[in-house]
Amino acid sequence: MSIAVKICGVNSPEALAWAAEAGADFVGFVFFPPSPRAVTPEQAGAISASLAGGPRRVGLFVDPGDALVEAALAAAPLDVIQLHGEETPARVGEIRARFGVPVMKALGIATEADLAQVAEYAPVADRLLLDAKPPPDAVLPGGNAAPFEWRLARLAAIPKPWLLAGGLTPANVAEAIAASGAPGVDVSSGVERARGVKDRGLIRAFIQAARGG
Ligand SMILES: O=C(O)c1ccccc1NCC(=O)[C@H](O)[C@H](O)COP(=O)(O)O
Repeated sequence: MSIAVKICGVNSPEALAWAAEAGADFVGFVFFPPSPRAVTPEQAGAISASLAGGPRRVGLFVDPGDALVEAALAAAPLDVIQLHGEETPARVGEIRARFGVPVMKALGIATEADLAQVAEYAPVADRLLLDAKPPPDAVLPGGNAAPFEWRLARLAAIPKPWLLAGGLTPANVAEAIAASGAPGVDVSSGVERARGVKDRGLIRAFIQAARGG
């Protein structure tokens, strides 16, 4: 089975083209203004329209109000809504029902106890993303280039499609997949040449390494 790959924080037509040519399954648009990768709904719409087809478009939101999700969906076709904040299971279910778009819920993992979230969110989400829990003083709830202990993922029975994230790079992604058993991976910082700036060679190297070279 081919490993699914999501390139997150795509903020230019070039980055979208590089992800597509390298064979990414998903690209993420970050609708969170404090992020160095943030895009507006209009920018995401223009980037998305620069390439017909290609990777599925994921809109990443952090505790969004309905108006932001509505504006993003009006400007850019989104195949998946990623929720990366402190949304409750009820709110995840509400967003899924209201917008009729599959939802991926990000779960912050630092210890085995954090895996309890899998059972809470699996019934209301279409996909899960196991990401490193951000440090308490972090400005961003994700995209921090920080890994968690990958083997922890094997301790949870995850009944939905899921991606592993957090500090992945071309150099460590194969080991991360082997340790965690992940069927897919998500990366942002590890394919950037500077914070918020994607790199064509790193995207290609990451996807090759994830899929066994
Ligand atoms: O990437 C961001 O700037 C971001 C901001 C706010 C919430 C989530 C964010 N990224 C989430 C992702 O999907 C990242 O790919 C994931 O956290 C891994 O990031 P990294 O460790 O930088 O590869």
